[in-house]
Amino acid sequence: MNATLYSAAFPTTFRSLDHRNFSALCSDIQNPGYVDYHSNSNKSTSQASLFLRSDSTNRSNVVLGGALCVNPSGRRNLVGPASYSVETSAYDVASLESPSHVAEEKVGVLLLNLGGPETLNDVQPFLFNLFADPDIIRLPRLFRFLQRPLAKLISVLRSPKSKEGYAAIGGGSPLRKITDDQALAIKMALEAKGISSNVYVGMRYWYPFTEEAIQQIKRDRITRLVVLPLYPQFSISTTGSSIRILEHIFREDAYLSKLPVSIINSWYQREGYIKSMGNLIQKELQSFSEPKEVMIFFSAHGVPVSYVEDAGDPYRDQMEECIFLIMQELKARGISNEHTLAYQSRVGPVQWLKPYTDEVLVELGQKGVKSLLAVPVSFVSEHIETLEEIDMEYKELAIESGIKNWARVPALGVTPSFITDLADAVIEALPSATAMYAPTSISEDVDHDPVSYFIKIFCGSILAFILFLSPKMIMAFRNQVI
Ligand SMILES: C=CC1=C(C)c2cc3[nH]c(cc4nc(cc5[nH]c(cc1n2)c(C)c5CCC(=O)O)C(CCC(=O)O)=C4C)c(C)c3C=C
Ligand SMILES: [Fe+2]
Repeated sequence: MNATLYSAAFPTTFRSLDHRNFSALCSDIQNPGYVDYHSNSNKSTSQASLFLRSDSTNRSNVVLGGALCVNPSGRRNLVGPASYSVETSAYDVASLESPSHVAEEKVGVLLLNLGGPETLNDVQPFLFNLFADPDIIRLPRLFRFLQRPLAKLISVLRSPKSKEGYAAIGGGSPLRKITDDQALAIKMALEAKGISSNVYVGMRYWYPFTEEAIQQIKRDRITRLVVLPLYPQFSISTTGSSIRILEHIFREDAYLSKLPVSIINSWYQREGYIKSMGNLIQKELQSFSEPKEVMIFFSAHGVPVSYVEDAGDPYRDQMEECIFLIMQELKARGISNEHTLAYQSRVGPVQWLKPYTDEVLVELGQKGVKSLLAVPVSFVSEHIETLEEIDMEYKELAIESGIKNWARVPALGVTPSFITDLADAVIEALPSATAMYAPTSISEDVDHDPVSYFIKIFCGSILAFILFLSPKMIMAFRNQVI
């Protein structure tokens, strides 16, 4: 390890100090890696963290760490020895001058992703895990006891269609391999920035499961963890679901509940990500004979409308802002092509975010659009939705609809500028890691009254039978393209 992180907490009376002048106060310190300041209204303290990188060329002269203490008179003190160590618990003002509890730091980064079946035999159990997630099929309370039987039913109904898709891309999802590659690339990018870390992969619905990754984090005695979901935008159904699992596991465990954790909920607005997307689009536009005539077609994975409109999922807003930022970046490079956003991969009988990708493609063809560049925008790796749904199904539909020239931007994968930016996101998140202790939105649906429990089960079963076994429902899960 060749980096040091110190944190200091001080009372809110110091709050007039903002991020900029806090950073300025640090300016005479050698080789600062990252300086973070934030106030915590709940705890009536403000947190200041100074993260210093080592300099491999001149190690002996480099200040490796320090916490900056600022007192009301504006005097500043750099606290802490230059050593490979970290203070993980916040100081109170009295102890700021002498850090006594310095322990060895082991940084962990947990990458969260969806996971995918590796063989065709995995498809149905993978789908079962997915549909058994209450963040994917959000049943009303009365029906919650039906989550698993329903997941079984839907997974069996859907698996022939899904298997076809996975068979078309080689018999399984490439997501595990790509995520492992991304993990290694992030580890190396952090190493290059002077931070030694263990990077873990935790999948939500297939191996390696998030639970396994957390067990490994425990075994490795990680002392500070950054959680980085590999979804640029937040959705209840993706990042939200994975974090719910994390919170559940962490709350139950003595070691994990005290582990300082920093969760990066979304990162679609990061400059490095936007620029990397801009690079991919700019490059791919050059493959057309008339680049200026090409419609840039952003295709995002959809979610049911009720997530956004009833449950407050910020996914659509973040997606729209993300597209705006990418287009701004392109404009700054003199690229002002027309663009549009549509949502793909809907499944089941409910309304999903509109407009739907398949419908928009047909409309664009009818309107006379001849050249189209598809840009998958909700994932950063190739998988069934890009390789099969976009490259095969949507391409075919577009050509049938009159679009003559078609290309797709590849997923970011391990693009160096993107990986470097994720490493920076991790570094920026490190100082604000705190123990995950707050109760979560997980409601423990334990029904203590046996009579009301029986009535619920009885009424729920009848309603469910009528609803879920209707032919319309079965067709919706079986036939729609995800
Ligand atoms: C931002 C990304 C994603 C959102 C939002 C999302 C929501 C969501 N997905 C389903 C149902 C399925 N998704 C499936 C595959 C799949 N989904 C995502 C990403 C998001 N899902 C990815 C990256 C993948 C591919 C994984 C892989 O195997 O490579 C599938 C399985 C595929 C199939 O059957 O064709 C289903 C089913 C719902 C219901 C939902 C929101 C509620
Ligand atoms: Fe999905």
